[in-house]
Amino acid sequence: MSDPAILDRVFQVILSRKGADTANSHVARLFAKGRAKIAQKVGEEGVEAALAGLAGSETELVGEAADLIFHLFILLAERGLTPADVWAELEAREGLSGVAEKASRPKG
Ligand SMILES: N=c1c2ncn([C@@H]3O[C@H](COP(=O)(O)OP(=O)(O)OP(=O)(O)O)[C@@H](O)[C@H]3O)c2ncn1[C@@H]1O[C@H](COP(=O)(O)O)[C@@H](O)[C@H]1O
Repeated sequence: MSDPAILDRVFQVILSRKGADTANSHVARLFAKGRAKIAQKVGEEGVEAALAGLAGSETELVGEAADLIFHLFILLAERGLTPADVWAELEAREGLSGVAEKASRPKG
């Protein structure tokens, strides 16, 4: 089984790339291009992951899922957030059925 601590390590590398030399760093280049470009990348990777899930191989889906998580982490970092903020949100939702949550939404 792979080590989930890779998520923390990748995020720490992402943080270290803020303001770093863009010559050899994909992450530093994205930070330099700004939020709109990073958000665009997350959208593209999301679509690619969806398409891989629909019709790609298992290997393609795993690769696209990694691309999506990686670029989503860069977007969180750009906004001053961390994966821990997302984990806390998931914990807050733990045990709450998605069906029950949807039914509890105000009717609009
Ligand atoms: N996990 C990744 C990772 N996943 C994907 N990618 C890169 O993301 C890029 C996505 O390619 P695309 O063609 O979609 O995007 P693009 O080349 O920027 O082209 P445009 O969308 O701008 O047109 C590729 O260059 C991939 O290599 C990653 N680059 C880095 N990491 C991790 O981040 C660390 C730091 O990377 P650097 O900042 O590059 O040192 C690395 O050590 C890795 O651990």
